[in-house]
Amino acid sequence: MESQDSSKPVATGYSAPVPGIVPPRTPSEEDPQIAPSPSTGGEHTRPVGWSLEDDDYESWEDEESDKSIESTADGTDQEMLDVKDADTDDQLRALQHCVESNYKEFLFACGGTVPISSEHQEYPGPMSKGTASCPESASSKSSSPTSGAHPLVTLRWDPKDVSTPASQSKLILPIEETTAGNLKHLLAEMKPATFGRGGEDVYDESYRKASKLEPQNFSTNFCPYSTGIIGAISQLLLPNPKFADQRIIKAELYKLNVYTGPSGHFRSHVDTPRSRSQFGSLVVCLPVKHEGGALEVRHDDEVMKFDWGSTSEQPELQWAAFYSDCEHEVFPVQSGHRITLTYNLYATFNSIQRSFNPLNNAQTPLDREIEALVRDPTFLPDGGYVGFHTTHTYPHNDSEGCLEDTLKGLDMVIWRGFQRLGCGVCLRPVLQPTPYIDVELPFMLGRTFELKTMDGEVESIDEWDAIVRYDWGLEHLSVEDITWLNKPTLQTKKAAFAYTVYGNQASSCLAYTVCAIIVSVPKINEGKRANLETTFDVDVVVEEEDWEKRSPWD
Ligand SMILES: O=C(O)CCC(=O)C(=O)O
Ligand SMILES: [Fe+2]
Repeated sequence: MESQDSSKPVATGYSAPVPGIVPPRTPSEEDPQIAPSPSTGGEHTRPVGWSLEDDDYESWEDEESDKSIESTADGTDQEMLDVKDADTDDQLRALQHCVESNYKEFLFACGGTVPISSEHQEYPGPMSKGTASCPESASSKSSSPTSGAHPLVTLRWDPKDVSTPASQSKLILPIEETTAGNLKHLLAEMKPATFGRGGEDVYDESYRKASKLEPQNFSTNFCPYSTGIIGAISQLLLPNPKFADQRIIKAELYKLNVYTGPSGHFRSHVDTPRSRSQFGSLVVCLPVKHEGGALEVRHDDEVMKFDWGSTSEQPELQWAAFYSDCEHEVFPVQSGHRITLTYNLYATFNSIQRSFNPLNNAQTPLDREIEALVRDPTFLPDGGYVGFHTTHTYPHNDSEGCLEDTLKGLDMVIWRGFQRLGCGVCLRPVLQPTPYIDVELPFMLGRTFELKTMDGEVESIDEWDAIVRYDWGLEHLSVEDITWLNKPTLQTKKAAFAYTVYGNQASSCLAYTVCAIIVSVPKINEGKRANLETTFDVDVVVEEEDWEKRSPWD
């Protein structure tokens, strides 16, 4: 199918707006291409490009609904991409190459250390005053600046036997003589750590051998905000584009875990999303001697390893954070106790104060390539669709799709790169054929993110056909109507209904799905891309309560 066939959908320019499309704002005087959002407090404006709503396709819906799986089931998706490559111009090829060369440029995990001082003292944090609130450790009382080291770490827990003296339900780390004997009390209070397998919480030591305490049963003076860890993660894993609402991280304490030698471990899994806004996980290793137990995090064919077993002279807290859809595992602990605090990381917004990112991160080579392509009048002169297969999967539930505010790494750069130029952007699920069907099928684009087949395995083509056509709903656009910037690299274990096969918790209502970013490129009008000035719409004000809906804790 040719993308410029008149019966196919094309993105219309602003001169011929389609229903539901928000008109552009006038360009700012400072920068005619990139208009900043207003800085009025109390209200949030959303950056909007054009949205790809059903209305966009009404005229050809009938034709599409006749489309059967068989009509595209010839395994030519690969070929189609190659043919497109041959047809497209240099500018497109340059962007495709740039996208490819950027795959490895983006972090999917990061980590570091925080030194521990040998004294009990107040911790002023990495800056002279705490920059983020944290009830226990970021005290506002004045304290003399230290070298930036964390004070001795205290850990207290609820004993089952309420008559246990408080002095026996406490550890001071690195382990001090006064509390050393309490380690065995802690271990006695721990419960077996389960994990999610096929929708159920199970305890199976061959997959995970560890113990846990729930956050309501312990407390600590360690705070990931005041140590600067959350700030570092924010810069590395959740960077903000200029002029967008600034994403910030909410870290939620999840568990205290102990992996004990000689065999404590956790095999390969992804972290079960607790909310659509969860993007990452943080593990903090407390200063307790152990050997082995390295954490390995993988994304595509890249691997990052965090080995906290080797003992350093200087006591320290060691941490790692990663996108929680990345597979990871804890290798066996050989000896000692590997004691960790784990946190779920959510993307949320700074509701108290609007802040602007001073970084102009639209200056990367990739941004420039995107801009060159969109400005090229020979590229999709009548408008059309550009697609990008995301490099990560995203959580959704059975009624709401993935949140673009949680886009990771390269995915966010592509989204923002087109959106800031006035193109419409949307996230669509990519329906990958189930591995249980013996026939090779191409992938397809879905419209919604339903979880109808969470508990089943799709074994026949008829079943698959019924699910994607009637339950899920195929996107009106076919993959062949789209000029793709990359080929899909992500595979899910269970068709497109990528629920967590091995997770750290069972979940029946949230799943990760492979997505595609679909970009609607406006047509060329009088030599210029129509509506190119559109960047942020100032008329659409999203009320505070709409943001609340997105928060991870409702
Ligand atoms: O302890 C670690 O390094 C990772 C633990 C983990 O993957 C989990 O709790 O889900
Ligand atoms: Fe995990």
